[in-house]
Amino acid sequence: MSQHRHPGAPGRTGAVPAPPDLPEATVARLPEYLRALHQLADAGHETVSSEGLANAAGVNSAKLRKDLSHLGSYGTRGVGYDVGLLIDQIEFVLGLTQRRAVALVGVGNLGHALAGYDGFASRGFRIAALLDADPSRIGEEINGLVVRHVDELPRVAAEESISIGVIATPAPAAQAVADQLVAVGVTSILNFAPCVLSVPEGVDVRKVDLAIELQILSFHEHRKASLTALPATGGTLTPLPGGLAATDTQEAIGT
Ligand SMILES: NC(=O)c1ccc[n+]([C@@H]2O[C@H](COP(=O)([O-])OP(=O)(O)OC[C@H]3O[C@@H](n4cnc5c(N)ncnc54)[C@H](O)[C@@H]3O)[C@@H](O)[C@H]2O)c1
Repeated sequence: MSQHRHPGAPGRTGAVPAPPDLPEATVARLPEYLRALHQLADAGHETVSSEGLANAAGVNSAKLRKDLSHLGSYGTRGVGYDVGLLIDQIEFVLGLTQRRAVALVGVGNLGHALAGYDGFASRGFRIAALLDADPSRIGEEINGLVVRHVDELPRVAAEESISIGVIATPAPAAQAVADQLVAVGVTSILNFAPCVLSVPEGVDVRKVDLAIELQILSFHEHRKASLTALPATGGTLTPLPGGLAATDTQEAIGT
């Protein structure tokens, strides 16, 4: 079956229809496909097989075909997917056909690194405002943008049509900052502070916490170490905190 543009995908003219509703796991993989497709396009590839794209994106090819079928994209037997067309389709579904303006609140160590990162621009985002509460940071210029006081958020949001807020403040300040972002109409927030935010319905929050990723890797390291130490036959008792015990052939956590 031929690959075709999703019925909702934008043509060059006419009204822009709504993108399809997709499983959250598919949405999370689409940016990986897009990154891989851009690399293929940069390398001069016009088509790619599902196996080739799956390898480049680091996923299983059956999953990739299923994900892309949600977009109405099936590839052409013996040819594969049209790289340029698939880029258009995924960018449409992810809402990347317009460059979104981002306000970054909290311009400390992490905020500086984020503000100086060029990768956002190449992936469809424009850091449009840098805001902080510390008077000593106001007026500093980073990557051509001047840090403004967070009290200016209402004016900045209106001037720049901010659609996404990034919070890089200490955790105790994060809820108040989220409330300020919501009050000026921001409905998508990326939170780097290690805390849970409470937001009204209709506001999407995504949290990034590298410490959690490290803790998950730590769990796997712990498991690998205990499996390497496994005796040839039978299982030894491994003491768990709280006086529990598990054989090391069992799950140490979650059984
Ligand atoms: N998600 C991750 O993987 C990750 C990694 C590193 C740091 N962090 C978190 O990111 C946050 C920032 O870390 P950092 O090292 O940059 O801290 P930092 O202290 O260097 O910077 C925080 C900045 O927030 C500003 N700020 C404080 N209250 C504010 C408010 N109400 N409005 C606006 N600005 C305000 C401060 O003036 C400061 O400039 C912390 O919550 C930290 O735990 C997360």
